[in-house]
Amino acid sequence: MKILRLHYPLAADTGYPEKTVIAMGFFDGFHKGHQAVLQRAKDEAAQRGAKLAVLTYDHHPALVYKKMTSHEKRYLTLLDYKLALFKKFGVDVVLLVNYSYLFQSQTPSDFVKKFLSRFNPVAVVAGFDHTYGGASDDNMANLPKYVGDTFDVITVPAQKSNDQKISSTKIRQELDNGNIETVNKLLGRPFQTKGVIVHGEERGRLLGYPTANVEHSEYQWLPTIGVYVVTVAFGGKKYLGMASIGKNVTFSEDGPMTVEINLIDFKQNIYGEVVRVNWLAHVRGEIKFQTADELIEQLDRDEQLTRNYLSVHPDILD
Ligand SMILES: Cc1cc2nc3c(=O)[nH]c(=O)nc-3n(C[C@H](O)[C@H](O)[C@H](O)COP(=O)(O)O)c2cc1C
Ligand SMILES: Nc1ncnc2c1ncn2[C@@H]1O[C@H](COP(=O)(O)OP(=O)(O)O)[C@@H](O)[C@H]1O
Repeated sequence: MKILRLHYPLAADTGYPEKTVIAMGFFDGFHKGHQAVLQRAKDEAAQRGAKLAVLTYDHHPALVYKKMTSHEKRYLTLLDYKLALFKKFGVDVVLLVNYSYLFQSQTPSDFVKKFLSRFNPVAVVAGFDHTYGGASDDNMANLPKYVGDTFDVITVPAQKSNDQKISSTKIRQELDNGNIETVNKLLGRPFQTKGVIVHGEERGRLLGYPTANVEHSEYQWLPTIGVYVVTVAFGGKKYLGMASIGKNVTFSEDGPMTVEINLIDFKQNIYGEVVRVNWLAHVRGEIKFQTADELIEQLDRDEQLTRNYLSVHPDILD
């Protein structure tokens, strides 16, 4: 998969020589709605003997038009994971635009003539509500006016789940509500994050439940505080685990939020490993226990539940 990093206005020699079908969108989450857009583009590309291209952006377009909070600035899928998902899907070329005020401000006519046309589209494909800039007429319904008969404009209707549009916003809300099973249904795969194992307070081993503390990017959207069944992948292997996102309220009044994972039937030093966590099921909220022993009893029950989850879903370690 080729990645073209683009800055607007495009340099004179920027372009792509082969015929393309271009799927357009920010695609944060790469959920089932996004996948429907890419699937349509993939089918069109195959029929027309064209390359499958994706036009996407390096950061949230909203950065350009508002002051975003640090909560809003996070992503469901960080860029390197999103690119890996595109590659797995069979994308040939990614048009990765540095989303800037100048890009956002281009007229629809310039978007067609000075941008899209450089990449040889035979068709562009996007969701029904896609907009690429800030103008009021920069939507899919208006695009054919500016395209004429140079290429086709294909709009994919809303993909729904329980009569509701599948959207990145909906998935963020479900993560904030602890509904990881719903999230995974809307994604069509487990919600995945990546981090490095760092040192914690070295308390876990005293409880009989050592925990690998996963440090994530500050830009990663995480599930809400609570306990989850997870799998953790590193070094070409996958392990079963129980994860706690929280402030360790049993031991501290106002500690930092950490992601800690006890790996089941595992005993190795894994500080410094870069791991991928698949978030599979919500077990419970975080509890402030009166004693460490009560926490340990709860951890015993969490472990049992986690083992049961694996016996019902043996394919999670594939
Ligand atoms: C599955 C799991 C569930 C947990 N649940 C709670 C909890 O309900 N309340 C709490 O205060 N800490 C909870 N913890 C966090 C422990 O307090 C924490 O792992 C321990 O303090 C070790 O921290 P350390 O890695 O910094 O040594 C949980 C940890 C795990 C792995
Ligand atoms: N079953 C296990 N699950 C997670 N980490 C384990 C396990 N067994 C050993 N470890 C190791 O022990 C460390 C966690 O021990 P812990 O006492 O919780 O210390 P820390 O507070 O530094 O995380 C992990 O980072 C890992 O290197």
